[in-house]
Amino acid sequence: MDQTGGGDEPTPLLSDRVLVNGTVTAVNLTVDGVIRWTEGGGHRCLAVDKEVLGFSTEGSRIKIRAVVGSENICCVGSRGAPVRKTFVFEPPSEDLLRLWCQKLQEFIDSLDRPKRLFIFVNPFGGKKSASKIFLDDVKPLLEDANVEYTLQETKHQLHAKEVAQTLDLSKYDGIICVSGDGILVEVVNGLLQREDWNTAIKIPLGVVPAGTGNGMAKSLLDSVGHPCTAFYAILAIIRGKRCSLDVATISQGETRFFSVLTIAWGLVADIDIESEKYRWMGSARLDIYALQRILNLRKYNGRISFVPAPGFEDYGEPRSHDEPIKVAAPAPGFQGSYGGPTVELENLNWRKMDGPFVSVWLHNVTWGGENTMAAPHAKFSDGYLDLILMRNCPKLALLALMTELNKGNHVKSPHVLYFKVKAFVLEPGPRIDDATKEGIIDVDGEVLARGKTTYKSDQKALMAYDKIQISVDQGLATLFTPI
Ligand SMILES: Nc1ncnc2c1ncn2[C@@H]1O[C@H](COP(=O)(O)OP(=O)(O)OP(=O)(O)O)[C@@H](O)[C@H]1O
Repeated sequence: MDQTGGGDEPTPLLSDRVLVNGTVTAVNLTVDGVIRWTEGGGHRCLAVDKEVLGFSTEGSRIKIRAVVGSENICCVGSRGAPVRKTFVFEPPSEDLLRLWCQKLQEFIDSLDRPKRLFIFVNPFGGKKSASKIFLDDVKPLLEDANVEYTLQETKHQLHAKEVAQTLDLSKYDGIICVSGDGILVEVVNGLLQREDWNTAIKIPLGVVPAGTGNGMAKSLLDSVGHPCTAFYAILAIIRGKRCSLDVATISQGETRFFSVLTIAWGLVADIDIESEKYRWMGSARLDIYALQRILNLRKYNGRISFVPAPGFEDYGEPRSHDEPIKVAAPAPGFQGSYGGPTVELENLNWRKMDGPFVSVWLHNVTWGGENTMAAPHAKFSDGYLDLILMRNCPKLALLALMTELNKGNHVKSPHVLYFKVKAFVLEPGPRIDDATKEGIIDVDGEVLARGKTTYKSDQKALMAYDKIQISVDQGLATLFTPI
């Protein structure tokens, strides 16, 4: 074995003459985890952290399973859609085979990648394709990476929440949702309603887009310029990088709900929830119903109060000290589990705005769905929610704004206020044209509260159409991220 390094090249851990795809050539594994060799007259390399998923031995050969750019098969950073590829190396002796395996394994282990995952698949989410996505895109890569997993198909609404509440987390390095955002939100709520919520919520969570609303997967993948596909999502999970995620606690009396994406009241909530009656139209339902809602624009009375982030203190007007903000103690069911961030809300710099409002929209991450860049400046763990607020807007301008949603340009409109808040109180009122008609509060794509005469107002919701308080816990949860 040759151990010489040259010039500025990183120090080799191993350097041998190895049979690669049928030709004997010099192969190096350097301390930075790059395998380099020459093949067909060209220099080739494989970065273990970015490209190698796993390896196995077969007789005297090592099969390295990787994902590499399609145009320039084995160069780090090569362009083109990535493809799975196996590289076959045959060291000249059994001892060297063992040594190569040992060094490769040591490098992969140093990356702290997940080895055992718990995976939810929602067979009824989105276009009902999650099971196929799992089999076609997720399973092969997990096998390439030697990741063990336990699969759980969700059988009913809130099933994922129930499982997350009781799962033995010591057996897993992460929980993955092959679904839309709904299952992820259930998992977060389940974890935070455990007695050991403090450690449970730190388990890394991953999302593989397979629903109608894939806002979290899109936000993560778009942050590095990757398309929102199951392939890129599971690749990021296997590579095992983590980031923190803010969690918002929504409180009403003793009731709590934990949100990681979005809270909407007014136009956006009405479009999101009421358009369900046009589900048969497919994804066009949102655009068609949005048009209908804009042409018959509703405005709601109400009040919002908020604690602005630094730099946004001029928005709204001061809230007087004789209207203090108080948070009730969590319900007995929450005793021992998470009840929300421990901040003294009373002592913060509260400001307020009175309605009427067209739309009140809070966002934790950039994308609300694959085509909706709701909050272009949102950060996963800045400790704030982005508020996108519209009090009034001519209908034509609003129609034009809707076409800007996929680029995030709506926040530049003079009709939109866009700023960050640390805490928020919503006091929703009735429509200005008819005080007997109220609205919907939509949290992460589900109805949190329904007012009188709204769509499906006979169905029960978690909270009443009344005052709700929202506060943000910075970086409480953890996500697998491609960054
Ligand atoms: N077996 C099931 N039958 C019916 N509903 C289910 C089942 N499993 C999960 N659900 C519910 O499906 C909802 C949607 O889940 P998911 O996150 O996959 O997709 P989504 O994009 O949020 O929503 P959708 O695609 O339904 O519009 C969740 O609220 C979940 O409780």
